[in-house]
Amino acid sequence: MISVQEAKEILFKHLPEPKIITVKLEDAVGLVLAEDLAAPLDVPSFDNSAMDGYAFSFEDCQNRLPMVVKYTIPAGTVDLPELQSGEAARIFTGAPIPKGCDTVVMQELTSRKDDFLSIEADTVKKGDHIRKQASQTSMGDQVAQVGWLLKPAMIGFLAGLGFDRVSVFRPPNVTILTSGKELVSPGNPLGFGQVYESSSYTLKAALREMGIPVTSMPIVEDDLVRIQESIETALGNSDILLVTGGISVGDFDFVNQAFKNLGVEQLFYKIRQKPGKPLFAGKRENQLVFGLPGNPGSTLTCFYQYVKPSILKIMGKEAAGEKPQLVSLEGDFQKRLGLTHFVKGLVSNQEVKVLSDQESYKMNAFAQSNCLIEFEETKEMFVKGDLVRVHFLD
Ligand SMILES: Nc1nc2c(c(=O)[nH]1)N[C@H]1C(S)=C(S)[C@@H](COP(=O)(O)OP(=O)(O)OC[C@H]3O[C@@H](n4cnc5c(N)ncnc54)[C@H](O)[C@@H]3O)O[C@H]1N2
Ligand code: MOO
Repeated sequence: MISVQEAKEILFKHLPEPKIITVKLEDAVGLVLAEDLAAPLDVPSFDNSAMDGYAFSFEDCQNRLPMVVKYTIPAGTVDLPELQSGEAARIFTGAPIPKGCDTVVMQELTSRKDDFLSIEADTVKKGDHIRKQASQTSMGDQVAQVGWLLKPAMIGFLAGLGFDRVSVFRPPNVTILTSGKELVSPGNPLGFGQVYESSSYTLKAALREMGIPVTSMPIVEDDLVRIQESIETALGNSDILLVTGGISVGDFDFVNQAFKNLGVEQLFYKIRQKPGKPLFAGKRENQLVFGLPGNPGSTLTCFYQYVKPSILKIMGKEAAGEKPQLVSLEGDFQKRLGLTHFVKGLVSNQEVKVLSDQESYKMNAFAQSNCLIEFEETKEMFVKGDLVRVHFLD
């Protein structure tokens, strides 16, 4: 068996190559840019008014009051007049500044009688309320770089520069295959000896939260031929396959054998960790395959520790990967030497508490937790106040 650290090193060394696609800008939120972008134009692309008011020459306002309001210039005006000395133009926010004007006054600071405009000259400074061409961005400026996460403000910024498509790292397609004769989908009656299938719900939810396209296969019973057929079908159209259950050593655990028969190259099988000891990771060509241990708590722990960071890396979200934080432990905790323990915890008031009900068949503590605490392999006893590694789940 290998350590958590070794497993992660092996896995991250064998991740499929990221794929680059071009998407509509409106579909790019949450994705990572795969290209550097330079501004194709100045923004603003013309001098324009920041206020509803009047445009004029500052010098006239000092010497030639009242001025004559000769033109009206709404936003979107194309044919602009050229103002002569003593003339002003009614202008609105976003409208281009006509020739002969260098200043805008907001209408609240003016008085108007017929076409004559009066301004208190000392309320105005030269250049007021003019948004100059290129005052945000100049043509040719580098505005975004490979690796940047496209958040809503960045999407709007790029739209404002005229981009309608961008190149991004493609999110991998993930397929979930649940195995186990005892499993019944929620919504159906439960017979004796049966359990509701919950892990596909957990995994699908976690993947959807990440914006990953997910397909769920029908539950497959514990039969080598059936499992093999289902895995083969699932591999047909996925970049990452998650099989849950059937990966341990029981007489009805066929997933490992099925992987072998289908030519999946094993990266590792079994890790010195609890829960999730029988985790399997493998590759077939450019596809990544996980055999997630069936206990629902193990499945989700392995997802958070191994699958999610892999997906983030494939999507170019390197920086968003694994970053545990050190938090003070609220009480003592004892564990077995020789295994890393991932423990459901709750961080509040700068402390982390170990929740009860840690067994991997239970989901009640997981449902209440906001983090996994990683207690290292080489230590047995942790005491109140120790700084421990916390992986937040949000
Ligand atoms: N002799 C040994 N037995 C077991 C070992 C071991 O090392 N030696 N490891 C144990 C550990 S740890 C785990 S974890 C489990 C993993 O077993 P499998 O991956 O083969 O999973 P199953 O046997 O199919 O199921 C385990 C358990 O989880 C329930 N389950 C499975 N899938 C789902 C699902 N989609 N939704 C809800 N519940 C699910 C299933 O009913 C079983 O109760 O092996 C231990 N045994
Ligand atoms: O490791 Mo198993 O995942 O303990 O239940």
